[in-house]
Amino acid sequence: MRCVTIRGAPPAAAESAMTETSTHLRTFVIANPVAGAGQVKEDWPLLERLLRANLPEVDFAFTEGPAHATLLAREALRTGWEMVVAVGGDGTLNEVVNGFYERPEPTTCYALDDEGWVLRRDLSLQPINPDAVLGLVPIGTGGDFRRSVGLMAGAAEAIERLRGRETRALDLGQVGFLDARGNLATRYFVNIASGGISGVVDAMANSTWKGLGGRASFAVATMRAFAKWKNIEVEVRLDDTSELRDRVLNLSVANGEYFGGGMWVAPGAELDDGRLQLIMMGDLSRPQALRMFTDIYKGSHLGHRKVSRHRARQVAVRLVEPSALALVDLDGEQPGKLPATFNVHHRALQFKA
Ligand SMILES: Nc1ncnc2c1ncn2[C@@H]1O[C@H](COP(=O)(O)OP(=O)(O)OP(=O)(O)O)[C@@H](O)[C@H]1O
Repeated sequence: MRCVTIRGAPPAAAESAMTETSTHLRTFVIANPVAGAGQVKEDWPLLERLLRANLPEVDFAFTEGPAHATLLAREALRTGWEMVVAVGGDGTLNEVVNGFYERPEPTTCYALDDEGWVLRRDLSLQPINPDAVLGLVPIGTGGDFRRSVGLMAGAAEAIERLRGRETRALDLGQVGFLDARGNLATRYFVNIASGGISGVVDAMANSTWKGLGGRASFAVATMRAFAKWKNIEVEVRLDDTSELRDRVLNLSVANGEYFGGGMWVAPGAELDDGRLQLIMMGDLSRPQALRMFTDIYKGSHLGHRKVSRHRARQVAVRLVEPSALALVDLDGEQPGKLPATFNVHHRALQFKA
């Protein structure tokens, strides 16, 4: 497998070969060979055949490591490709989505104040091509985003959908947070961002072999994370209008409904309502948290008195003890830590549904 140098998209005149009713978009596919514990690489000959059969103007590149998909997506859109398709899991999708925009400057978007709040400044989006369309062929271990968009039937069906007419406008999340060195950072997300034990779970799941499959890999990682986790005290501001203070196991800021390999953490979260759902899992003891672990798969954790749900366009989270460490998790990746502020760009992303 090799990385393809991105050539510009074929000129639009090439479309004259197609029927007038065709909605075909010139498509660039970015595949992560290691996603799904190597399944993308294994299945590539079949995937390539299906992609070529369904998409007359298509080219490919394989990622060579973390963050490469973002660079590939940016380059593809700059050179005229109209649709960019991620082949992989939620991490690959997140990286591709980040490549739909010019790299945001963290200190233009957010500022950190003396009390440890990340304040919103200028969040104007700079899309590389405002008409560009995002596609997904979900082959990941966890594969949580595909559950929210109903792409459960497998790669062949997902590829067929790429040639359809329908696109769906999805909300895009953005978060300002601190990177590992304590500097302000910002990144976009499409599914779920969270802070607390989930960051530890993901760090553990990603650092070990995922060949057990999504649910089992995340379950094992969750058990390991519990062994070293201590709940953190946080203050939360919702839309700058209400403030909450609690000791928490985890906070999830959800655009989609699922995370952690099928946990239904945010039932009813909508991908296009312009709001984020905040699920606060309060000061649960370890036995309570372990019992709740099975409830989350059914969505019944919301009935627990220490779990609360809120909706807002902006969710700001500050650590009461600044020395506490709570990793931030974005679409299954851990780019940094709390404090953080989460925002939503209403229907900013065109997704081939
Ligand atoms: N060529 C590569 N070699 C190693 N890692 C890569 C490569 N390309 C991308 N990555 C990294 O692989 C990681 C996992 O990708 P992804 O999340 O898509 O798959 P997954 O973990 O199997 O699925 P899911 O997130 O749905 O559980 C990402 O963090 C990405 O940065």
